Amino acid sequence: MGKRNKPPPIKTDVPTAAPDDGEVRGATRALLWPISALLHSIHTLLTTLLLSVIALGPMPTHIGFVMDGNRRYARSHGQRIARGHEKGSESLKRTLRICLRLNIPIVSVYAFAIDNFRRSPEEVDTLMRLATESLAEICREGGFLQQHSIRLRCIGRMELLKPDMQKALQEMEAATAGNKNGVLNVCGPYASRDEITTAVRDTLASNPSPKAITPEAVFGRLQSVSAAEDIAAGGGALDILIRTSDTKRLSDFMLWQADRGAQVHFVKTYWPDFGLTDLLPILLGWQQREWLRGERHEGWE
Ligand SMILES: CC(C)=CCC/C(C)=C/CC/C(C)=C/COP(=O)(O)OP(=O)(O)O
Repeated sequence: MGKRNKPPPIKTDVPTAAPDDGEVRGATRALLWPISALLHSIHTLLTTLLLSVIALGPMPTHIGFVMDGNRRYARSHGQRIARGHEKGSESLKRTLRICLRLNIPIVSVYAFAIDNFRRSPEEVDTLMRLATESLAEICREGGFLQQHSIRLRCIGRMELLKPDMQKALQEMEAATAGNKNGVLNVCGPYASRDEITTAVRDTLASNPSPKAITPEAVFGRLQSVSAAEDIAAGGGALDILIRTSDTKRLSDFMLWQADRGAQVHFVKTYWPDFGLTDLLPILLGWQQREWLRGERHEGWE
């Protein structure tokens, strides 16, 4: 029997070794990165366009936020409670930027209820620290309240805060006192019934006759209403009140201000996740109502 020749090796283009995970990841990234960057730019462009178009229509003068759900957000992500509040303060800055972009002149936020003093001392300290740090960041020279000429006002029982925090907040209020384009009311330690009771006392103190106690006189003395900016910009009543985290209560926040025609919205999103996607449909709905109102008025004239 003759010797069998070995078959020649088959030539193929298939690489002999499979690419490792790193190479696959690198190739995927090289392919997806430009697409992702393009989508990001398109998203930014569309958002800017959308905000500019919306800003052409009627805008609310005063929006209030009950920022609820920080702790549930933290629990649902397996994070510490403090992290939920940190994300909450980031969400506040994001939301304020949107309101500024839309030229909404007065924004009021429920930062700390008087009742919140019942929480653990550690949580109260975290909330106070975060509020002071976040507000200091936006009130400093070059911070966005200064850039956009927005005044900070602290509403509530300041005397219940630690002296160093009272001092820091007073300094921030003073630093922004000359700002004319709008107001950020940070409510805390706050309760609406407390604000109303104080306003009744102040009205009586200025005129002890029971006849002096009229709804107009007392409303005008509410701490969040009494500044000239509020009166010039619509009397301090809320146009829109938003509470996050699907809790359907007002929890003693601006009860009287909300009872003068405000649209009240309870949204499912936890406050740390709140953003444009939640705010836009609310603003568009408000604009629709304003357009309809305008039409009705035109019809009557
Ligand atoms: C002014 C400022 C910069 C504040 C920064 C921090 C911040 C957003 C405070 C809001 C405080 C608060 C009591 C939120 C409600 O969530 P929750 O703690 O009641 O959570 P839960 O509803 O899930 O229990």
